[in-house]
Amino acid sequence: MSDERIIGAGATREDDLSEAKIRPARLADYLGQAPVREQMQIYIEAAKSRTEALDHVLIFGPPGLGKTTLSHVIANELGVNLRVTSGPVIERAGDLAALLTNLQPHDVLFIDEIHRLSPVVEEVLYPAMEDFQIDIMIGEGPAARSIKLDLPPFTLVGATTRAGLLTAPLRDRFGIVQRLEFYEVDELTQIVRRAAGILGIHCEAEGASEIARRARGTPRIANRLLRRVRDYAQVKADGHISRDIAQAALGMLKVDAQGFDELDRRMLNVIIDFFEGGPVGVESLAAALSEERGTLEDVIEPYLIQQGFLVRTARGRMATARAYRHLGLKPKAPAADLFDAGEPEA
Ligand SMILES: Nc1ncnc2c1ncn2[C@@H]1O[C@H](COP(=O)(O)OP(=O)(O)OP(=O)(O)O)[C@@H](O)[C@H]1O
Ligand SMILES: [Mg+2]
Repeated sequence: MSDERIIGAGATREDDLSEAKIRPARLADYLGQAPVREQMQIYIEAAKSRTEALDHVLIFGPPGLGKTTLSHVIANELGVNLRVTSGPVIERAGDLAALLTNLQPHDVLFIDEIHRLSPVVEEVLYPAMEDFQIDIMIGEGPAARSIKLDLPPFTLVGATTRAGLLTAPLRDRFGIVQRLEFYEVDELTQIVRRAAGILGIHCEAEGASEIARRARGTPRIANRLLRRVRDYAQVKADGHISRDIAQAALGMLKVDAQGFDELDRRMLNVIIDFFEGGPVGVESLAAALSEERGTLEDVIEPYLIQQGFLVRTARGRMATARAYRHLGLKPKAPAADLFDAGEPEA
């Protein structure tokens, strides 16, 4: 399924192992995302000069765009410890209390997949974020009483793939909200060249941009394609990544010039063949593709939409004229190109 895709945006075990080396640690190495970088630089500098904890930060964006990386960068730039956890891991209120009471002043607590916190745990988080206090229960039964504990001032960094999944009270408690966007090809080219440098891979500028073009705007995918192209270059050539080598390797991986793989092409084909170009509801589409609705919404569709191959209308998904052309088909008469603003992002 989607995790096995060479261009899947989710992290594989191999990604995790090799990313430890290439994951940027400082803002200066966090390439692209210019508005995010500029703002964070100011907020971090201001917090440091006031010797205060940085305001809580919510980072959202599709998988592999650099949410976890940014949380590391923030802690490094602040010069504080980073504690890492994730929504589903914190099962009980006590787990969160233990994490919070062990923080040093100004530390960063990173909660990944923060939309998956249980409601009880979320309740504990509100006063912690707002007043640096938690209420904990001591004892049981009629003798139970709650006591207030002061916490050191800290920064909560929360990450989620979709901001719409967060409850409003939680979202409102973040003073800084950053949305990560898909990267431009020249930004990804820089990212590939930087990673190649760290990994000791000889990669020409044109080879790097060929990889970047097919990486779906996503650094994690760019780095993964780089590793596969390196394998190819090592076996089929002298290890040197030129444009020709990159193209040949990516062709072998069945990643096309748009960065689409079989699954993307299948999705577009299904919309066009089975549903006459749409509109088709997401459930019917998921069923026809034997994929889960969530996979479709979070993994496959965002990039197709961002690239203008698919539109989301009130009545469902539609293939655009661009999608027809990409598959070598003749676009359907006008309706297919009608751009509908679509539903606001969930
Ligand atoms: N701005 C960037 N500059 C350079 N490399 C980056 C940048 N952002 C991400 N990367 C690279 O991409 C990899 C994946 O990023 P990261 O793990 O931060 O994504 P994520 O948004 O947390 O994904 P997920 O939603 O799956 O948790 C990192 O290990 C890093 O090597
Ligand atoms: Mg992450």
